[in-house]
Amino acid sequence: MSSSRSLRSSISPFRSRKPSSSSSSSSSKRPTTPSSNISSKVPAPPAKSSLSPSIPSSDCPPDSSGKTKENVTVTVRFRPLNGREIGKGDELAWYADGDSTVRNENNSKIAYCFDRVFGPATTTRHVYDVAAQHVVGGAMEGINGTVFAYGVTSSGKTHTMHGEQKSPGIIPLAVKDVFGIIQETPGREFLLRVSYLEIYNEVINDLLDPTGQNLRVREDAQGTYVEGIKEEVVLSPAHALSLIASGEEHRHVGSNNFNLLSSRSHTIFTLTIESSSRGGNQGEEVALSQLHLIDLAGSESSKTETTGLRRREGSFINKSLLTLGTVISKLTDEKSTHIPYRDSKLTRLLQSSLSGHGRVSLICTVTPASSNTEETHNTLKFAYRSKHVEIKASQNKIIDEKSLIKKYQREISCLKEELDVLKRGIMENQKVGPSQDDLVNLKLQLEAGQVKLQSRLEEEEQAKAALMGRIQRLTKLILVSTKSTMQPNIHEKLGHRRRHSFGEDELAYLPDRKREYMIDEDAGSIDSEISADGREGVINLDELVKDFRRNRKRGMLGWFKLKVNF
Ligand SMILES: Nc1ncnc2c1ncn2[C@@H]1O[C@H](COP(=O)(O)OP(=O)(O)OP(=O)(O)O)[C@@H](O)[C@H]1O
Repeated sequence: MSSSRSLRSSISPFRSRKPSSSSSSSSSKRPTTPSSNISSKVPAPPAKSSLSPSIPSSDCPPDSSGKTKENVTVTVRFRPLNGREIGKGDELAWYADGDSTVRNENNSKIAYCFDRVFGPATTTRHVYDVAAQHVVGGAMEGINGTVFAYGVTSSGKTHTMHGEQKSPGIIPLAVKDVFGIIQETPGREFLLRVSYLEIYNEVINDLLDPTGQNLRVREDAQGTYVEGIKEEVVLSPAHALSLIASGEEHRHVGSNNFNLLSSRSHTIFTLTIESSSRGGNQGEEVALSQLHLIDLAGSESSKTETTGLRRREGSFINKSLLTLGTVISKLTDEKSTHIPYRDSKLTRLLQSSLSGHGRVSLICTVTPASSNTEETHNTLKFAYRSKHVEIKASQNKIIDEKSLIKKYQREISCLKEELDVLKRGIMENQKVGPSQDDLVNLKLQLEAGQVKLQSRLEEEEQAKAALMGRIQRLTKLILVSTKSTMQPNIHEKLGHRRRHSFGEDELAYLPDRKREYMIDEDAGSIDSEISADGREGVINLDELVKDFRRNRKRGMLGWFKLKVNF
């Protein structure tokens, strides 16, 4: 298929740094804000984020706000000029000036500083390491995390979040990393489940369950959630990626004037992670977090529209992105009293993340093309405002007496009692030695066909076996490292974690199939390492989580652990 996706990778006429002449000529001057034409449109940044149009970006002033609070991590990723842009004579309008500055080619005073700026030759793996790994690592420790890609249509959001087979995106890399962290954390056990949804024309659809259309957003003490969304327990990276692959088949995609495979909906892939210390007690704390990986649809101008349908989609996309921009602006304005989260499904679902609960990383994708100067400038302004949203990354723990785990503990202890009664019954039936009278009676009863002792024993043994089988199946859902538990904890290991390659079919759903490709030199797959013993039996996850779902959507690990602790 010929599409803009296949044109782009070989074309990269981009330079990552402006010639030294212009740089040195202005290095003595150091404006404190973007140039006047910008500062009139966007709030002037605080001095700590002042722009330095003429100095190397490594000199971007460090954040001096002290480390009591964090800010949203904001990065900008340039894509190369594509064939269409080159064909129509587009020039470079913006460029990465070093590691942290984006500068305008025609007016060097227009420049913005970010946590990091990635030039067009940067690999997605590198983007992941800088912009997403700390969010994923945090989520594995119980800190909620959100990574999202923002930018105009065809700027590279899907390329960044999903990627291609030869260059997997943030989502597959995060999924891989999560299983890598489990393997490197022998002292804990994990339970992972995923959901995948899209917001299309302001309607929420379940991408894992095509019957789940027009779902409603609800709110509870822990934040907003989507009622009735399907959640699947995942056992391996391949399993998680296969779910994404099937979800992608239901996502709304269409062509516009800029992108043959343009995303017409926002998608949110959520990984819910529960963990507790290995072999821990029933009353013990469970860490619970959600990692949201979001591929937004691109904002569109009238240049983009092709048909009435696309126009309608485009107006929903623009409206929700506008609301996102308004929410971000209000969050950074101390005088704001009302934040309009409810004005769009997107901001409603992101409410908890945007209001500062957990780590947030925003990756803004841009094209350097001169024909998109204004769009890129708008993205940069959005990115710049977002940088000032403050967040507080704290660990979630379920410790409350009223927590779901406690509730499940009570339920399970009832079940345990039932099993004890069953076991005692079996033992008594086996133990009781019949007396002479009993034997006579028994014989009579047997002859009369009234006593079915043997068959009762058999039934009880079967019931016990069924319970034990269920326990075994539940055990397999809990992921543990195959390593010895006498290992450093998660905090110590994250820095030097071994990386894993993707297996043969894992990335088959992504464009440009190249099955021989490995994301790095380490060719080992971790699938077989993670508690895969006896996985050959088919596990009916739906059935297993049914009674859990009947009660609540969180706290599943505690529930499973209790179930298997008979
Ligand atoms: N950093 C990059 N390096 C190489 N190619 C890229 C890069 N970013 C994007 N591309 C290519 O540009 C094209 C458009 O990218 P992509 O579909 O990711 O855009 P998008 O922002 O998701 O667009 P839309 O909002 O319309 O869905 C694709 O062919 C993609 O492969």
